Formats: sequence, C-alpha cells, structure tokens
Amino acid sequence: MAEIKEILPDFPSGPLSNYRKQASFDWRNMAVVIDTEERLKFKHAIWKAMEEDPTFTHSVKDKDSSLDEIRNRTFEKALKVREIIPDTGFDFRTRAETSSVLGQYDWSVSLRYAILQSFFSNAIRGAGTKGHYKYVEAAEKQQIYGCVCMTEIGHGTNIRGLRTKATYVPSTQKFILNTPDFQAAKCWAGNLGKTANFAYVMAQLYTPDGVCHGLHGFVVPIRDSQLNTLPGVIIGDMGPKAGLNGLDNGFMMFNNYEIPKESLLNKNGDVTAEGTYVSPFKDPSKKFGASLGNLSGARVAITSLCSASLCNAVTIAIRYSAIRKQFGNPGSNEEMPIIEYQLQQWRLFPHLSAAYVLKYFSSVLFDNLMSFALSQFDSDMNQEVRAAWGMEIHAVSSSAKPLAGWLAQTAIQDVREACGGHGYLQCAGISRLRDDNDAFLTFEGENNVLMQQTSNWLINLWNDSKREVIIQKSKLGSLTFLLKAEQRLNNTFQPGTVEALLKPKVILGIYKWLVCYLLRLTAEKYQTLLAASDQDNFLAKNESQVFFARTLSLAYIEHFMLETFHNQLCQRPGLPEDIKNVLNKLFLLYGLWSLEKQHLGTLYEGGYFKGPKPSKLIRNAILGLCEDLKPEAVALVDSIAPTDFVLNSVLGASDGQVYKRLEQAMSQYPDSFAKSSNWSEFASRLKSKL
Ligand SMILES: Cc1cc2nc3c(=O)[nH]c(=O)nc-3n(C[C@H](O)[C@H](O)[C@H](O)COP(=O)(O)OP(=O)(O)OC[C@H]3O[C@@H](n4cnc5c(N)ncnc54)[C@H](O)[C@@H]3O)c2cc1C
Repeated sequence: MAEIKEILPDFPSGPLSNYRKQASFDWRNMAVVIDTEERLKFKHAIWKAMEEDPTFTHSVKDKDSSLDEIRNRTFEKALKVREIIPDTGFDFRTRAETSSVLGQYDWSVSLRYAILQSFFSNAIRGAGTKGHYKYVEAAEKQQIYGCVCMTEIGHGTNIRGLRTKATYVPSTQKFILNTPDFQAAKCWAGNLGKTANFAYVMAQLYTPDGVCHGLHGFVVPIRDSQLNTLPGVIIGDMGPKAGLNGLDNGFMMFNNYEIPKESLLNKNGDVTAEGTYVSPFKDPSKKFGASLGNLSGARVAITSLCSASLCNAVTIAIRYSAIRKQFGNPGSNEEMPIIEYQLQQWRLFPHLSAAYVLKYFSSVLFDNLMSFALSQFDSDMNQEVRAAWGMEIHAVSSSAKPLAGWLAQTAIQDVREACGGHGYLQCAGISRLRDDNDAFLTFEGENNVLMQQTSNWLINLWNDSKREVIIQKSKLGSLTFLLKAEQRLNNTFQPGTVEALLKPKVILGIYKWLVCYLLRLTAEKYQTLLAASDQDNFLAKNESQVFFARTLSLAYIEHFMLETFHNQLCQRPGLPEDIKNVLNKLFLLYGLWSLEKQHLGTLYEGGYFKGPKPSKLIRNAILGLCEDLKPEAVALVDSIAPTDFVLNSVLGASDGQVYKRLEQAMSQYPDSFAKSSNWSEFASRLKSKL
C-alpha cells in the first residue's frame, strides 16, 4: 500500500475535502480494485514522464495555432511516447493500456501513436506472410511511418463496394494501382495527410484475364524518404475537422502506379508469376471475412478508449458540482453546492455508474480477447470451439463499441451542461473531449451498422436447433439469458417495494426477460418479412432494425455488461465490504437508469410490467440511489481520475481551486488584457460624445 500511496498521494486539503471525508470507502483501495496495481503503476509512470517532459507541456496557444503547427506538435509528442513507456517485459495486457493513458491527455496524440505503432503493423501482420514482417518491424521501430487506407470517398461502411483497382501484369511481375475517379479516392486515413510514407491499401485484385478476385491488402510506398509524394500517387490533406485536429487525415489517388508483386499481402490469396489466382479459401465469403482480419481487436480497444473519455468527463463535472454554489435554503445565508440538488445528481450520477461498469467491462473484454489471441497456439483447443469463441467476441464487441461510444458522448454533453457557462470554456476541457470522442462513433465500424452484426448473430442462434449446446459452450458467457428462454418469457415483475427491487438478481432478471422478448420478437418479425417478400433477406434485415434488432443489440450488451460487473467484480471473493457496497449501488443505478431511459415501453408492451407500480418503483429507486451516492461521488471520481496535468481542466482539478484556476486561465490567455489588434478601425467610428 505504501507504494500505491506514492502513486496516488493524498489530495491537498481544500474545497473538496468536505465531500471527500463523507465517503464510506477508501478511494485508493477502490482505485486498485477497479484498475489493478500494475496498471495504476504503468499509467502513472507515463503521466509523470509526460508532465516532466517539456514536449508535453500544454500550450495556451493551441487554440490559435495553425493546423500545421497543431499537427507538428502532436506528431512530435507521438514520436516521443516510445521513449517514456515503461518496460513491462512480456506483460502485453498492461502495455495495451497505452492508448487510453495517452488519450486521457490528448486523443490526437493517442491515435497518431496507435497508427504508427500498431494499427498499420497489425494490418500488415494480419494479412501478410513472412516476407512482409520487415514492414512490421520497421513500423514498430518507427523507421517507417504507416497509415491504413480502406475507406474511399464513395464507400465507407460498405467495404465490399471499394473500387481501387490492383491489376496484375505477368510481363513485369507488378501490380498496377488505379483510382477510377474521385469517388474511389482513399480517404480519412490518419497519418496520410502529411506524414505516412507507407500505406496498407485495400484494393480489388484483378488477374490478367480481367477477373476480379475481390478485396486484398497491399503494402504500398507512397512517399520518399524526404516525404515527397511518389510519382503516380496523389495525396491531399482533408483539412480541419470537428475534432482530432492533431491527426492528419488525408485522401489519396493512384494513377497507373506500379508496385512489386510482393506488395500483395498474400495470406488469404495470391497470384502466381504467370497470373493465376490461388487461395486457401474455396468459399469467397470466408476469404472476405478473413481478409478483413481481426476487426474485433480495434473495437474492443475503442470500448476501452470511450470508457477513458467517460472517466475524464465525470471527474470534471462531479468535482466542479461539489464546489460550485448556487442558491440556498430560504432563510440561510449559505449557498448550496449544486451537487446537493436532486436534479444535478440525477443528471450526473448515472454517468458515474456507467463509467465504473464500462471501465470494468472493457477491461474484462480485453483480457478475453488476449486469451482468444493466445489460444491459436494451443494445439489441444478444439477448432470449432475456438471459432465459436471468435464469433462471440465479434458479436459482443460489435455492440460494446457502439454502446461505449454513446455512453461517453451523452455523458460528455450532459457534463458540459451540468457545468453551466464555465463548462463551455475551452479551459474546462469538456468541448475538446466531446469533439474528439465523437469520431469513435463512426470509425472502426459505424455504430448503427455495426450493431447489426450482433443482432444477426443472435437471430441465427435463436433459430438454431442446437441452441442449448452453443450456450453451454459459450466462452464469454454472454448467452446465459437464453437458458430456459421460453420459461423465462412467462415471468412477470414481482417486487412490491423499492427494497425488493434493489436486488442484483431482480435487475438482471428484468434484463434477461427483456433480451429474450426482444430476440423472439425480432426473429419473428424477420421471418414474417422474409416470407412476405419472397425470401428477400436484404429487405427483411433492413425492415426489422428500428424498435427491433437495434434495441435487441443494445439490451443484450447492457445485460452482459451488468452481469459481468456483478458476477466478476461485485461478487469477487475477498472484496472489502465497504467497496462491495458502493460497487453494488453503482451496478443498481446503471441497470435501473438504462432500463428507465430506453426500455420501459417494451417492458409494458410485452406484459412484464403491469400498472403504474413498476415504473414508479424504478424511478423512486433511481432517486434513492442518487441520494445514497452523493457522499461517495467525489471519492468515486478520485479513484478513476487521471492526474491534474492530464485532465487539464480548470473545473476538474483535484485541489478544487476552481476560481483561482479560472482567474489564471483567463488572465494568461494571450492578449487577454490588450486592445484588439484592429482597435483603431473600431475606434474611428466612435462618434458619440456621451
Ligand atoms: C476521425 C476519423 C478517422 C478515420 N480513420 C480512418 C483510417 O485510418 N482508415 C480508414 O480506412 N478509414 C478511416 N475513417 C473512415 C471511417 O472508417 C468511415 O467514416 C466509416 O467506416 C463510415 O463510413 P462512411 O463515412 O462512408 O459512412 P457511410 O457508410 O456513408 O454511412 C453514412 C450513414 O449511413 C448509415 N448506413 C450505412 N449503411 C447502412 C445500412 N445498411 N443500414 C442503415 N444505415 C446505414 C450509417 O449508419 C451512417 O450513419 C476515419 C473516419 C474518421 C471520422
């Protein structure tokens, strides 16, 4: 514990001390429980190194800097990261925290580093063979700068529609890359705009007989060592964006650009020297799936990144709410901190509960992904079981990433409003977080489309005669709700009091009924549409999304997150009682808040709820939990907050000196007290003699 105290020292006494003293648990113990000691050491070592290195000093001028300056500074920081990451030996799991740790400081730095260090090399490793590993090694040593080019101007979500062409020419043993028109230009790739000299490019592979063999990855040099664009390649910068402006997203076109045959990443398909196409896959759809590689990895990672954004947001708002005072009891001279208001609690504490549930869940999901990746070396592992495991991770991550993105995004907006006008200042650190986090909702699988992967999988399972066997074999355990589904669907809501409602089993029971109900309903809707449309699968899928498949995916992942949090954390043997108590309240609040917010209608529609009592009990329980969590809230954010340097918010610093910091920030703004540079022009119009 002494060592942890060095990493997490006591907070200075000040305006937040009063609320800190009210907590029923030890905030350091909670930090260790939710994060583990290794991860705390790792991230604080990085944050400390950043704080001590002038490269990472926050600049008050960032807002007024040119795009070029912002990007240069971001890239310099991204390059520096390698030097400050502590050596964790073979502990890859701890190292995987790097993106979140950097992102809590600045998402542009985090993403630039991730693309340089792993996004590009993972793409090459996933699709390439031994001869391509030299690119992986060079990228990881930062001897080349990579980017990943899948999206085109005309096609993003529909990857199969990509139109960049790679035609093999036997006489030269080269591929020729061509971009048919601007709509087929590669776009959005991070690091492409100004920096990358190599690209992973997805293109349709054509053999000399004119046959298209579908999408394949290529490793392509795009700039020379002086970062000049190579002849045959046109690269442009996409310009300012809503956020992430430290990242240079670019667009790229090819004009009869020749690359060697070996540029083809040939794990899933190759061409002979003469131009015959060969592939280990007979079924083209399986090859397509394999060529997209292990997409779950990035989605699981983004789930963690969104949870990191959420932690920053709730830290700012809850600390500020404990300090900010408005109004007071009539007759009293004292004004009340706004955290005392029921409305403020209800606006913020559910987001705090979501931060805890999501943080823990994303970490479990990451561990599972790591175990899955390692299982490829386990020769005793049954391949069918492994394939089912991969499918389950895919389904879970396809709804976890959207839910995490939305949870963070709505929380950040609520936090902005909950901090009033000062929350709108750039130095509050909220708008930056909102604009940057926003992109997570779109890249690595657009949220709404991605969730269809989960619902498709669930519907197939519902109709599978071997459903029970599949559920028993499920490695993650996300399908337990389906056990005895038909029986479960006859259940109805039983609790008659708030006390009876506030039991984990009851909340999970409501969710289990809900997911079964939505699954049966969606599967039936889909079958009806299929029958009515002469087996038009495309139409049936599209027409069963709203109120059906989309809600199903959401309810499924909410239930699994809650169940994981409860079974694996709240019920963990040896957990101190004080910690367990608070975690239990967070579990209950997240569950009830999510049900109330989006599922009451379905619960009444399906007959699980009857009469006014269930919704009244739920709403009373939410308010009661908010009141219970008030004395815990400041300590709860202390346990998940980054350091003040990293949070970089005048409203959210741990010393609570909001007004001192506001004064400093406003006074230090360049030219804060100077006249406008155009003052003489304005002054020349002043005619009044008043
Ligand atoms: C900051 C940022 C960084 C990025 N980095 C990269 C990168 O490094 N490399 C790269 O290749 N790409 C990158 N992208 C691109 C990103 O992957 C795409 O934007 C994403 O895949 C979505 O594609 P799109 O923009 O073409 O949207 P579209 O596919 O055009 O979608 C538009 C809307 O249509 C809806 N829609 C589409 N299909 C359906 C359907 N079947 N049913 C219902 N609704 C549907 C979607 O939900 C969405 O709301 C990045 C994007 C951003 C914003």
